[in-house]
Amino acid sequence: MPLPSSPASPAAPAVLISEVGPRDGLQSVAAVMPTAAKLAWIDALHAAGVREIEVGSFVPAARLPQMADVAEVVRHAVALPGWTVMALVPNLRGAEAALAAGVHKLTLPLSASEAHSQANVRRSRAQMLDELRAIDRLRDRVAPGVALEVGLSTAFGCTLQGPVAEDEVVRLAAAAVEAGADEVGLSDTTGMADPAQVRRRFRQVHAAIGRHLGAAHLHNTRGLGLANVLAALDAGVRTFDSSQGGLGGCPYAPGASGNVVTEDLVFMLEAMGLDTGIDLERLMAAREVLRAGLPGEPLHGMTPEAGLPPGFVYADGRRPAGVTPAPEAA
Ligand SMILES: CC(=O)SCCNC(=O)CCNC(=O)[C@H](O)C(C)(C)COP(=O)(O)OP(=O)(O)OC[C@H]1O[C@@H](n2cnc3c(N)ncnc32)[C@H](O)[C@@H]1OP(=O)(O)O
Ligand SMILES: CC(=O)CC(=O)O
Repeated sequence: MPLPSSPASPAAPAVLISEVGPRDGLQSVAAVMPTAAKLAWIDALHAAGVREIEVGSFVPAARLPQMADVAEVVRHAVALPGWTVMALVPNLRGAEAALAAGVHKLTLPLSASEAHSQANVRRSRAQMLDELRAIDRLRDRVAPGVALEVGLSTAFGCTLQGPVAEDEVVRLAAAAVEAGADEVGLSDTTGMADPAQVRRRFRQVHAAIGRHLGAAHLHNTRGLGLANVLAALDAGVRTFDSSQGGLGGCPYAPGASGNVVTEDLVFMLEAMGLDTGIDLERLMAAREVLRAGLPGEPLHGMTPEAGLPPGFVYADGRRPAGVTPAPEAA
């Protein structure tokens, strides 16, 4: 799909930002955010116009105590209208609990690298495909309206295994669709991707699975997060995972660090004329709610530091309430 030629283009395609902070962000910080603080943050993200959110993961609390309250968090989030609430599940047991809590969408991590699969879920990739088939059968039986996503972790390289072959990524994406995934996204778990690789890999996977192509989940470990977003946009991707304050990182992938910063991503896309539906000033307010819930935790992002530039206009033509129009527009 071509990008719009001007920021004001009325034909600007919608880009879906999938906020993963409450899951990917909170799994990566040592502190356990109190449930009330999580709910306040989620409410603030909803008020900012976020349309898809990953609110947690159904994993053993002994592994990730940050996620021990996930069922309560899901129940709260699904009561808010107009957005898709998703949760990560590593197995059938997690899927059963997530569906019982009322999620709209499940996401299963399937590692492209065998070494990361063993480190992350203590299962082989083949076993995870079996798990996916079992989750798909469960979903069909008890909640056929629930979407099932697979995120292909380490799709651009792995700090445990090293390079990950493109053919292997394409093979696993196709196998995941065959096993029941509605969408397959590609994840740069340890921030090893470059834009040329991102463009090529998404195009290859798109050629193999067509409409099942899902999100780009890009970590900013080497500062290439936004450049990689542009490359993925170029390859036709229209859903991007990102995390408020850039929090994130897999605890079972050495060297993993934060995601693309939602605030910077929304600013970039809106400035390019790509409607995200997100209000940046309310997103900044949500950032303060996050900061209050995680005192002392550094939050990343350039746009929150610099503020919106004079004359900034959203893709849909709105002006931010607190921004002075540029001289020529005044
Ligand atoms: C790239 C990323 O960022 S992905 C997200 C980050 N990574 C993760 O969240 C890691 C997820 N991994 C895991 O949770 C684990 O590796 C598992 C559950 C998938 C597998 O671990 P194993 O130890 O092999 O699990 P196993 O099936 O043997 O069960 C161990 C215990 O956990 C319990 N358990 C298993 N799955 C779950 C679950 N989804 N939720 C709660 N408890 C569970 C079992 O009942 C068992 O409990 P018991 O000891 O009281 O009998
Ligand atoms: C599940 C994820 O968090 C995706 C990844 O970074 O591999």
